[in-house]
Formats: sequence, structure tokens, C-alpha cells
Amino acid sequence: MSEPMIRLNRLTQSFDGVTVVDALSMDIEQGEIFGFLGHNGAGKTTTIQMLTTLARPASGTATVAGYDICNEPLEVRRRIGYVPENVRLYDTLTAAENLVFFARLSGVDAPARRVREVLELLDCTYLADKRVGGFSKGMRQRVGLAQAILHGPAVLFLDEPTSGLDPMGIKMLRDLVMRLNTEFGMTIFMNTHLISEIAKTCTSIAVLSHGKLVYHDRIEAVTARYGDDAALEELYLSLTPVGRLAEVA
Ligand SMILES: Nc1ncnc2c1ncn2[C@@H]1O[C@H](COP(=O)(O)OP(=O)(O)OP(=O)(O)O)[C@@H](O)[C@H]1O
Repeated sequence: MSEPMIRLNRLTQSFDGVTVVDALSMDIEQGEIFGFLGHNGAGKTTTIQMLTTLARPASGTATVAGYDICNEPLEVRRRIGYVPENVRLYDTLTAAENLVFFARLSGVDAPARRVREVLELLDCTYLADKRVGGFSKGMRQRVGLAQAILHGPAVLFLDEPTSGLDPMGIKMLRDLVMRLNTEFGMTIFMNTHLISEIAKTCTSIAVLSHGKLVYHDRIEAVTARYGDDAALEELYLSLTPVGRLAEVA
């Protein structure tokens, strides 16, 4: 059997002596759309920051696309794209100028041509010559997505991609993520709070509670066992009890 696209091996993070990600171990296979659920402060963003090599784990490790995040961070970075919750762009530049700048930074061949290609792929050529300062959250998100895939990554990390988007924006984002997955075989790792999106998009999910992995399964197993969105919500709430949430408030 081939090696998983992402493998976490007792991945741990702590801040000021407090463990916020606690010995996570799990495998995510090539081609999966993985949904990472958990209450506010559960440790989802911290996990993504370690997997994208933005932060070094306190202990444990992980491999992404076969490379170790601690010992081979540059190899990992070449193979991943990351869309943070709040996409950072240069507001005085147009979308295309932003993207050409980022394409050059990541050493993409023929940056201007590649930017046109990616904007077409994401159906947002109309944004190319507009200054991003006036963009809505959804528009920024799409430029962020374009930026993340300029170098053709094998794995795409998305942190709360639907946060702040209206229903149409959510649907557009979902369609794009699914296209990147089916047409280009990208493995997707997505932090989300939106349970309704999970059954529509994900092939596997995990739930994090206070830094610990409390659930991980393929979506067929989840829906066979728990049924529709309402039941999924119940599953999620049962794994992150309100009493425990109060502890972190
Ligand atoms: N740089 C940091 N320094 C100190 N504490 C931090 C730091 N980054 C995160 N934390 C803490 O780590 C815990 C996990 O935060 P994290 O942002 O990973 O959670 P999350 O699951 O992504 O939450 P949300 O859904 O609200 O985005 C929180 O208690 C947070 O306050």
C-alpha cells in the first residue's frame, strides 16, 4: 500500500507550558477531502500551522507528501498550498499583480501566463485587473485560492474557507475545491465549523476537542452510522460537550 499523503505521528504543540495540540496521530490518504472539525480553540489552526511548516511542533512529527515537516520543510512547502482564514494581499495592487508577485516569489515559470491560467481555472478572470482593496471576502478568498495553487501543489490546506461567505460564496468555494480534487487529484485538508458542508464535500472527517483527536473516520462510515446533517451535528456536539466548552470560554 502507498504511503499516506499526510501522516501525523504524536504531533504536539504547547504555548507557555499549556498543551493545545496533544499527540495527534492519523493518516490522510492521497486524493481525500479531509474535514477537520472542533470547537473554537480546539487546536485546528495550530495543527495546520505545524503541517504547513509555519510553526515547529513541541514534539512528535508529521510527513506531508512523504516529507518530514521538521527536517524537510522546504520540500514540504514546494508541495503544499495554504489559504488562511483571512487572506493577506496587497490592497493597492490588482489581483493579477498580487498573483504575479507571489508566483515570482515561489519561482513559478512564466508567472504572467500561469496567473492567467489559474484565474481562468477558477472562473475569476474578471477580477484580474481590479484592485483587491475593494474586494469582498468571497473575492479575496478566490484570489487566495488562486495564490495557493499557482505552483500546482499536491496538498491544499484551507483554514475555515467558508467563514464570512454568503450561501452563494460557500457553494462556489465548494465547487472549486471539488474540482481541484477531482481534476487535479489535490488532497484537501480543510478546517471547518460548517457541518452542512461536511457531508457534501468531505471524504473523511476528524474531530478535535481540547487538542485531542476524539473521532476520525471515512464519511461513508459517518453517514451510515449517523445519517443526515442533523445527526452529524449531534455526533459533533456529543464529542465536544457544552460543559467542557465552558472551560475554555
Ligand atoms: N501563538 C500562540 N500563543 C499562545 N497561545 C496560542 C497561540 N496560538 C494559539 N494559541 C492557543 O492555542 C489554542 C488553540 O488555538 P487554535 O487557533 O489552534 O484553535 P482553533 O481550533 O483553530 O480555533 P478556532 O475555531 O476558534 O479558529 C487556543 O487556546 C489559543 O488561544
